[in-house]
Amino acid sequence: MIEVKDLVRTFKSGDRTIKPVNGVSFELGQGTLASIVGKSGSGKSTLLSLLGALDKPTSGDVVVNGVSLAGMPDGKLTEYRRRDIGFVFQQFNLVPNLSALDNVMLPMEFAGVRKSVRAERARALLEQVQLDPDKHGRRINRLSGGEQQRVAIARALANEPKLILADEPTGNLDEQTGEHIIALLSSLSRDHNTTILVVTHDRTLANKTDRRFRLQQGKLTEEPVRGRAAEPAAV
Ligand SMILES: Nc1ncnc2c1ncn2[C@@H]1O[C@H](COP(=O)(O)OP(=O)(O)OP(=O)(O)O)[C@@H](O)[C@H]1O
Repeated sequence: MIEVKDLVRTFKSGDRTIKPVNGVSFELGQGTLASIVGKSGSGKSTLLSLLGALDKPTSGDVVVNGVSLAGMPDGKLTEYRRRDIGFVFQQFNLVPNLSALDNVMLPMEFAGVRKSVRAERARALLEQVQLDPDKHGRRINRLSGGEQQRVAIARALANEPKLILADEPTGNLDEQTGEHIIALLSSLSRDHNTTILVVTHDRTLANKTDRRFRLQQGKLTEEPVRGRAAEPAAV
């Protein structure tokens, strides 16, 4: 369960102050698949960074399973990021010189998972995102954008986080791979009770989430959705 309380993030831009997140409050129950939509520059990535403790709010708080991030010491915030959150962020790059398998094993190593368990679990995760087994040992910089995106999702799942934050998870993918990723996220939230929040411009994805929010002029509003059973929307 995640509770966002009157979150504000301002930036100085020359002598102007911009407020991409200006009093945002919402709650998400465990296992919810939710999306945030909004125009480019509306503050979606800023909001996601605040939820993942990659950035600190100007004011307000994020409470995850009853634990408040405001005032949490940096060491604890690092622990929160590593243990509780799976990131699928474009700027949160994979390590280009390591293999797909090594990239997925890395967060498990930080979390102290035994080596034999790491490799087995990483292989299973790469299978789940349907990366060709021939490519498990291939270096990241020799994989296509879509393949890298799948590795990033497998890596986000490595420590079985309670919350996954994904910035444009279908952004680089062809329609069919994108559909597969949507189905994967949907089954993760339903079967593993993982809360997933995606920022997306992909209408098919946004329409298939349980809840959809729009960020506009610093404020978040909820919009009705067709839900997971819906047919893909015409784009
Ligand atoms: N570190 C920063 N310093 C100053 N301004 C910033 C910073 N990060 C973001 N901004 C500004 O805040 C606003 C929101 O940016 P953000 O990246 O959150 O938008 P977005 O909705 O994710 O956009 P897109 O859909 O294009 O990815 C933009 O005007 C951006 O220039």
